[in-house]
Amino acid sequence: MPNTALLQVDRLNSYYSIKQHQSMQALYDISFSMYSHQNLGVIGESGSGKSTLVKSIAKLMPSQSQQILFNQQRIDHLTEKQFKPYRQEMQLIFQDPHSSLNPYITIEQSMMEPLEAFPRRIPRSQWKEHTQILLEDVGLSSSVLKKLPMELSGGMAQRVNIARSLLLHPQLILADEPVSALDFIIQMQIIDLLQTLQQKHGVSFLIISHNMSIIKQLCSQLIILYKGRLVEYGSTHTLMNHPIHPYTRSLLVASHNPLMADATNTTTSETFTVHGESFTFYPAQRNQQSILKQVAPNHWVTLYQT
Ligand SMILES: Nc1ncnc2c1ncn2[C@@H]1O[C@H](COP(=O)(O)OP(=O)(O)OP(=O)(O)O)[C@@H](O)[C@H]1O
Repeated sequence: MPNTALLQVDRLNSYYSIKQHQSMQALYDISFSMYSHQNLGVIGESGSGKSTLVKSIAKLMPSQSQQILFNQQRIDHLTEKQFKPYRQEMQLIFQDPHSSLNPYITIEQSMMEPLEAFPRRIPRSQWKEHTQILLEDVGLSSSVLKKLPMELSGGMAQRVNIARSLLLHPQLILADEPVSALDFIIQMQIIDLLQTLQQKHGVSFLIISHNMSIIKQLCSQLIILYKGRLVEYGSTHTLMNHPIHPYTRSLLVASHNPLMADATNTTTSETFTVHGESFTFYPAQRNQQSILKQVAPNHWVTLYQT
């Protein structure tokens, strides 16, 4: 594994204001690193904090952390203005392909928006050619440029979003359920496309998904979130084949057998052993004190001391 992280998140805590003077904590002490040319998957049930994680990293919501480093530069304490240069390096793709595109402007106008926001990133004389090459890369002809988003299928609109996310040569793309709104066949095509684009453009993806097989295909590293906590993190292969945390194990059971989807809704505590030491997982408690412990070279697990 390379030594310097593309993204390093240390003890990230995120909150939503729910009423005046009242907030709800959505993420607790999340720590992880991801490296260039590597994809990181984030998996967890609904409400576990996956989207909050992406929004917090991209500074779309306020959060607190010990530090967040992007290419070894601290980005957590930056103002919106100071953070602007990093927005070109860190692009977002969302679940609903059409909601990311302004319905009233053509695809060409949508594609120009990022270039106009960062006009010095790509020489203006190359904008047209650059856009056309990227559309080709995602399997679209330049005839889509004159269309409105409503004239495109979900798969085509998501291809436009992917091309758009690559316009500024970002290093990191944060993709929040990028294929879950699409039909199965289109999902497979988009996943293949992401793989090809990663190789061609050298970009890294942080991908949120409910789907283990998508993560398995695309991501070498994996984070498992549960109720706002990172419960297990490390190599996808290790987590899928030798999970330690009871929640990871129940998630894997549920992913292999849809009839066992309730397996992740456990409310009883469970004791498990790491290197001969006994720990208990309390599924019902959000505020349980815990530590993230490294159990192998590329494997961390959140432990609750019994
Ligand atoms: N705008 C908001 N205001 C208040 N609470 C919120 C808001 N958005 C999310 N939450 C809460 O924060 C927690 C984490 O939500 P988040 O959307 O990050 O989960 P998720 O894992 O992405 O879920 P899903 O898979 O359903 O998208 C949940 O308890 C959710 O109810």
